[in-house]
Amino acid sequence: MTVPTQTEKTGARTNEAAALIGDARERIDALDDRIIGLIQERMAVSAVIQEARISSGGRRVNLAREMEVLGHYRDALGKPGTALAMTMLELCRGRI
Ligand SMILES: C=C(O[C@@H]1C=C(C(=O)O)C=C[C@H]1O)C(=O)O
Repeated sequence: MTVPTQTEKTGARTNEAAALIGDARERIDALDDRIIGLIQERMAVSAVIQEARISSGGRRVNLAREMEVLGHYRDALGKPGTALAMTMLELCRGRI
């Protein structure tokens, strides 16, 4: 097997576009690493809240608060923001 060229890897038709895409993809990979780190940090903070509530005799899930979180994401990102927030909530408190 031959090594794919930059234009093949990026789908670009010129070397100039392939170089731009390659650089921008590196920035996206770095942003994704930061986003994943922030999600992991959010999961840890969310777990502290859930454990405190459960230890006090309460329930893991607080739907009123989840509605606030969903609204926050929807206001910032539109309808797909709601879907993103639902996935994030599932990561933070498991499936309900
Ligand atoms: C973290 C909390 O507990 C749960 C997890 C939430 C979250 O990760 O944002 C929101 C509501 C709760 O279902 C909370 O009540 O704030």
